[in-house]
Amino acid sequence: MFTARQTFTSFQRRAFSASSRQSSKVTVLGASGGIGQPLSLLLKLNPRVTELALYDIRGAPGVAADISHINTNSKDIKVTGYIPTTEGLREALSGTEVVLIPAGVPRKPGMTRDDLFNTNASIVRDLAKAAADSAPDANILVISNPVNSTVPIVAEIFKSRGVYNPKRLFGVTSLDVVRASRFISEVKGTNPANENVTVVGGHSGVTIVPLISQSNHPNISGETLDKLVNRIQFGGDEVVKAKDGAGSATLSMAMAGARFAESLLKASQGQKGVIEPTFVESPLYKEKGIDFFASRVELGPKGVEKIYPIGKINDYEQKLVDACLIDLRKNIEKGP
Ligand SMILES: NC(=O)C1=CN([C@@H]2O[C@H](COP(=O)(O)OP(=O)(O)OC[C@H]3O[C@@H](n4cnc5c(N)ncnc54)[C@H](O)[C@@H]3O)[C@@H](O)[C@H]2O)C=CC1
Ligand SMILES: O=C([O-])CC(=O)C(=O)O
Repeated sequence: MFTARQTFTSFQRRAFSASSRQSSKVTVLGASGGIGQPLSLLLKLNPRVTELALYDIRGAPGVAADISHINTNSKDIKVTGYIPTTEGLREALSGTEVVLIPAGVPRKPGMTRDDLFNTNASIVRDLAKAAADSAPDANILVISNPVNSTVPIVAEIFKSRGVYNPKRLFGVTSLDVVRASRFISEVKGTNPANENVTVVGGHSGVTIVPLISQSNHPNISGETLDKLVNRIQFGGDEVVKAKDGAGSATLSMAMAGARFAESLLKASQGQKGVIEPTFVESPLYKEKGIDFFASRVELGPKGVEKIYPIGKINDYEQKLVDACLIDLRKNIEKGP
């Protein structure tokens, strides 16, 4: 058993060796928010991150000052909070490898993610313009909802500026995968660390399609299956209801976002076989006019390396996919 001190020391050793290998600037847009703060904290703990640029319309320098006192990777890492000016945003983005965007308003009880469109679409659009100008080659990770629409918005902005690279644009759907593994482990009484459930489609309600037949427990059926699938699809609502007007998932989302960023950095630093489900421009349902779809994606130094097909699914899951595609098409078309 490690003591806290021993664990920390080995963590710092890893930090040093990772940072001596590669320098990776990561930028968080919306860094002072419910997701932004814990996400920035987790990124500061990540030895692969050697520069952390925090931007928000309020409070980013304070968050940066606070986080910068954490003595991880302290030899090399720079943490900077930028004030909300054009110049501040440009500097936050300049030379960055990964841009995480959790800027925008969260849901309140009774709202759908789509109800956030009017406010968040313009926030994401403006930030995407800045990213296209100052970080055209970065990996862009969109967290702001509705993800099914905000990702196509970013794509259009990058296209309009002639810098769109579909391999570098990701809607972050990792929280659905995190929830699926947690919820299935609760049903089966297992360790969630050993449960890996593929979730495909999009990121809202019925567009979230967990493929339980491909999990360790393909025989879950009947009411147990219905309840499990429903809980994964509407896990976000569970948190919105419990927070009772104070927002939506922030801490679990920070963990899921940090995990995705870590996967991208691992892949960009040469690790092979890094696979994450994520919402990307995808060939899987293009013939049905659906340009973006989440499925398992292998990541590499150039971003998307390989998009896996959804694989063998049963009739129950085919019905879920059919329902998903109807809503997903509308969400994507609404975007740009
Ligand atoms: N993809 C996913 O799985 C999830 C997505 N979300 C979404 O993430 C978004 C953020 O959620 P929270 O952090 O809880 O909200 P929050 O309100 O706590 O934080 C949002 C932050 O964005 C900042 N902001 C607003 N406009 C900005 C701009 N133009 N530039 C830079 N920063 C700006 C705000 O000042 C605030 O600090 C919401 O849209 C929410 O629905 C939430 C959970 C999961
Ligand atoms: O439910 C929400 O509005 C936030 C979100 O996307 C999630 O928790 O999955």
